[in-house]
Amino acid sequence: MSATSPAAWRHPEVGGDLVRVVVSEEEIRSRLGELAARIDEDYAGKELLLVGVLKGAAFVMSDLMRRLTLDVSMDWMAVSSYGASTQSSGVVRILKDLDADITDRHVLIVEDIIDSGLTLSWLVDNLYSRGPASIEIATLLRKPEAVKVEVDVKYLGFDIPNEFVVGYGLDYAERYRQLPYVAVLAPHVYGG
Ligand SMILES: O=P(O)(O)OC[C@H]1O[C@H](OP(=O)(O)OP(=O)(O)O)[C@H](O)[C@@H]1O
Ligand code: HPA
Ligand SMILES: [Mg+2]
Repeated sequence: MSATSPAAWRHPEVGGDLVRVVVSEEEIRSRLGELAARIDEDYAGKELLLVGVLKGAAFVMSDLMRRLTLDVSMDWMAVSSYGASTQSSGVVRILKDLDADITDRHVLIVEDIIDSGLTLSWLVDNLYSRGPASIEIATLLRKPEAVKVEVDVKYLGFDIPNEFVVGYGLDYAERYRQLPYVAVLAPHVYGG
């Protein structure tokens, strides 16, 4: 159950805490560029508010937003349903609410991953009740085999297998977020 140091995380092909890379740094960069071009086109002439879901979406938000040429601003919500576990508790808690009033605004939720879908289905309902002009979802990753609640995703990066992954914002017990790619975490790290 002991974890290795960050230096070892960077060599998944030689083991350590990681099994294999699922999405490389270059694949992320290229796909976010494509999604940004679509978002630019779809929201042309409109003001867009990106709502990031802390903490996992910090990297997607930062890299996606810099690719947009729109009139765009950002806000953040912090919700948590995983804690130090690889399974969603199913109970979503608001740890930080939006600063902005989203009434009549075009909102694009920015996420790192849809796993069970519980976080986003809850969040969409919650934000919808505040009367936005529109609400859509952009997520870097989705695990189709794990989805318990369907959520309508307009901007999707990659569908990935149903394995616990870390990196590019995704954590296990707050570690590994800094990896520039997404990799499968070795089950021995979480006792799986
Ligand atoms: O589709 P779901 O099964 O609900 O899982 C997805 C959510 O879980 C993770 O967040 P987490 O609650 O771990 O908080 P974090 O972003 O701070 O890591 C992830 O960043 C998503 O927000
Ligand atoms: O596979 C995952 N990894 C890290 N955090 C997560 N939150 C939901 N699914 C995951
Ligand atoms: Mg997490």
